Amino acid sequence: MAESSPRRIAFQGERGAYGEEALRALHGPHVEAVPCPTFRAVFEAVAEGRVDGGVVPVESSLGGPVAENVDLLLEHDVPITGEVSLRIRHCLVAPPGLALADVERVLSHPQALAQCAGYLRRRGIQPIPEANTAIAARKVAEEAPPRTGAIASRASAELYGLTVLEEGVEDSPDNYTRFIALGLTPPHEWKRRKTALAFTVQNESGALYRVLGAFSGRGLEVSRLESRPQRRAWEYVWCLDVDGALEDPRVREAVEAAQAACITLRVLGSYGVA
Ligand SMILES: O=C(O)C(=O)C[C@]1(C(=O)O)C=C[C@@H](O)C=C1
Repeated sequence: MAESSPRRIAFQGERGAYGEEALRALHGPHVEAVPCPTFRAVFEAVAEGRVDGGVVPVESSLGGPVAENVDLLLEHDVPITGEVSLRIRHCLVAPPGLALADVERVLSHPQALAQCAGYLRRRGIQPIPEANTAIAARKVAEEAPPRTGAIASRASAELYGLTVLEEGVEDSPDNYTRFIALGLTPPHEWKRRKTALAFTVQNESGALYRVLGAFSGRGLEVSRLESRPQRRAWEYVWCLDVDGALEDPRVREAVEAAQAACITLRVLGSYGVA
């Protein structure tokens, strides 16, 4: 029997990016990882069916929400189908020959720079934003700008022939990033399930309270509540994660009760957490 071609899963950046590691953690080794230049390109590739699925970061335990991806989720009609939390261990990397004491600036993704902000301040190293950690590593390797390193993964350093000057340069060992799967459901053994919602409420006293009450009144745990600006001033879209699958009657009833207290409510996904 002819072998079918592997499923194609998009991630932002280049080989060695944390997004690629998350993609492997969710989908395993037998899918084709498709690099995209931007997070928007990942969403568009999934929405237009050019790939089977995608993987993007949505929140860092140190740096906070990856707001761009929360907004892209609201903009596109692509379901969340899984989640994994990755321990992010950053390295200060540089072309061979550049000593740690001589590094004056580093390129990296803004989230990675935020996660290492204290370390960079202490060393007096200037952070320079780049589209992705792996792109930063490749640039430093190919262009060797003077006295410049990158904050990236050990995998990126190995791929692009860079020296790891210091490992574990994030400001806390409790540095995790939550990645979500879009489109194709990863074949994973899930630890638990959760449901992600986006909703809007009237600007009036008690509106948000009534939505939250639909969950707390049924003993359900809301693990995240975040607001994103709408295009009109001081009006928000609320993003809420609740523990439990939508097939669970308690969750379904809570979502229906919440809906009655909302102007709009959309289920972004009901999925497994690895
Ligand atoms: O730059 C990368 O390698 C990414 O995968 C992006 C990203 C992010 O956007 O949060 C992923 C994990 C880390 O938190 C740092 C950067």
